[in-house]
Amino acid sequence: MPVPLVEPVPLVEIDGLRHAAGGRTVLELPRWRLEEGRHCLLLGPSGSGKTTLMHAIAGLLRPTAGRVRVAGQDLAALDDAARDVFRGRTIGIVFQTLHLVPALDIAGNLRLARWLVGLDTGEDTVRAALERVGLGHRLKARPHELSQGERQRVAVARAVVNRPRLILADEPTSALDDANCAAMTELLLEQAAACGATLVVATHDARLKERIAHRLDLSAPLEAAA
Ligand SMILES: Nc1ncnc2c1ncn2[C@@H]1O[C@H](COP(=O)(O)OP(=O)(O)OP(=O)(O)O)[C@@H](O)[C@H]1O
Repeated sequence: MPVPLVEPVPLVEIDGLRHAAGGRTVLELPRWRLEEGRHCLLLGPSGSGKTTLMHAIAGLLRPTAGRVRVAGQDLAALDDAARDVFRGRTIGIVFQTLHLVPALDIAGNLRLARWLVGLDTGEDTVRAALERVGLGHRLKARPHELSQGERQRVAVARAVVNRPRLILADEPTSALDDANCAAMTELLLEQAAACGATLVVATHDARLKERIAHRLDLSAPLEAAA
């Protein structure tokens, strides 16, 4: 008997997305699908809506219209608390401004990310995540005691410590020189591979195009979404 072909559910599904702010439309994306495992660059000039789209995918922003589904879950169907837990378990975020908690050491920053969504906060998981980004020897350091590059690595470790299916990184390399840009890109790809996550990187940094081929260009959303 033939086995029925079941289409896998895309990791991200967007339909009829529109967001207005300050009295005008700042993002419009009629349809977009991202398959699991297909790392993607989110391209477009400054102000084209990359951060807005990342926030909509993360459920940090409720779009004016349209539907966003991540791993089959319609984000609008969740209340705020459930959406926070869903995000914390499914999506790892590396923000443009890293948002590390200054009062906590870096191990504490990672433990907090796990505690917030009810995962165990044992030393082993946190230590392993920091070891994978080369910071296993700095567990007790506070963010301000680290270099900017080290803080970025902590932010990447925190984004993956809950083993998300999706990693969103907002302009992770734009302030970096070529060597550090290459190192950061490799780190994101390595960490995504280590937890089996799909990576979406918002950037106008052309250097990333060498490493991540698939792209959504918000300066031409209709073509990209076709
Ligand atoms: N709360 C808001 N009120 C008014 N306008 C907003 C608001 N949030 C975003 N915008 C506008 O929406 C547009 C898209 O912003 P967004 O930050 O998503 O762009 P971006 O592509 O990420 O830009 P950049 O590459 O400079 O970070 C911009 O023109 C911005 O000014």
